[in-house]
Amino acid sequence: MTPSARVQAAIEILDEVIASARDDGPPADAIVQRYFKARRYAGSKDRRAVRELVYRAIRRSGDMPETGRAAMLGVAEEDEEIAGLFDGSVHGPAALRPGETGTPAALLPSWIAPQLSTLVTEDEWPALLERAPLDLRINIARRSREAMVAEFEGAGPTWLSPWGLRLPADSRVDNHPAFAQGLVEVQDEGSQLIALACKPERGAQILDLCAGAGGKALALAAAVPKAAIIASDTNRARLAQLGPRAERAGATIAVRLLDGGRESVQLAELDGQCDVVLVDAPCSGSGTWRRNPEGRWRLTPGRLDRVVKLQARLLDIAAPLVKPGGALVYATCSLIAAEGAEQARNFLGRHSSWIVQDVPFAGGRADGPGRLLTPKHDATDGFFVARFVRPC
Ligand SMILES: C[S@@+](CC[C@H](N)C(=O)[O-])C[C@H]1O[C@@H](n2cnc3c(N)ncnc32)[C@H](O)[C@@H]1O
Repeated sequence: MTPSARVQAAIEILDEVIASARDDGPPADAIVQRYFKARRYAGSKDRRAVRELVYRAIRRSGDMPETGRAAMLGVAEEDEEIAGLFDGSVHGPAALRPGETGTPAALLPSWIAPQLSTLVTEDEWPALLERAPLDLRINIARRSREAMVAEFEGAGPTWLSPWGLRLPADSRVDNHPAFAQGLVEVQDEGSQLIALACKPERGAQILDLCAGAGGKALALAAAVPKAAIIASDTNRARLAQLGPRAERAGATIAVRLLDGGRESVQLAELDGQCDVVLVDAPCSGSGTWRRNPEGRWRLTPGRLDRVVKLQARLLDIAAPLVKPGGALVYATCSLIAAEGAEQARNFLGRHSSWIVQDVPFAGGRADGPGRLLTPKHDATDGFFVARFVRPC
């Protein structure tokens, strides 16, 4: 591909990414892959260069661009070399029209800044979009971290999680045999810390209410193989991924598919029975924008409002399931106050006898009744986590 053709390819992909963000379609990564699957003539250098252009344009556009061309023109306004590639050549983008301008540069959507936790000051914003490292969680039920570190080139232990290894961004490890053998999982260090916040103990009854594909349930099972872990979710497809993952890891996890609206009825036999209930709630995902920066374009005030209400409902579903003296752990991969400290304060307003307990790991900063991890301060994805203990 010529350099101009690469720019045109990036524009076409960006158009699809924008449409997908509007229609709640697949993520940018999947769109890039699909694009090249249909264009086998593009070599690996072309793919890498186009992908680079696409993500550069996404990262610098806080608000959703009108078109892929406007997004790329924004890049061109900052880079003369790219500007020169808008040359009207056969496979390249049309030449710049008089008065045509690109999407303005911004780190965050304009309406988001006032919504963030006060800890996420402006000097923290660039880190929200910087390339993330690749973190692995070792299945410590089977191997020690020390034994696994030599298996991955460039790996070092994570600082805060005792189960993690950190590799440089863009490391390719998917074909490593340790995955098929269930010895490691890809999991951000922040996510590992949420499992740690559950303080899993031998013999405990643990419910992971919003288990998804089971990332945290698997971390809990690896930490305490003798715990009785139940993973529930309303999403059949996500929950279906847990079975094979658990089998690979040699973990025993019971799975419960829930109907939205009937969760309390379906979980009634767990009333007052759980040592720990983890509510890893659906959220804006604002703490993970460094991994999927186009997530900024998917979030709207209406969507945020809906998810905040769902979080409150899930907390109220979870509370009666906790046994006296047991704990409810609430987590979101979000940096937005309404999904973090405010949500936690509102929970305490409705359940005033519950006691706040600090989470058992270093790192993060106190944020209302919980702790906030941020990419700049902790070098993890952004997470809010709070631990509430039910009075005896
Ligand atoms: C942040 S994700 C969970 C990620 C997962 N814990 C992990 O570590 O991979 C939130 C999950 O909540 C689920 N969810 C949404 N509404 C729910 C409900 N009413 N009851 C239970 N789970 C729900 C979503 O399907 C989604 O999988």
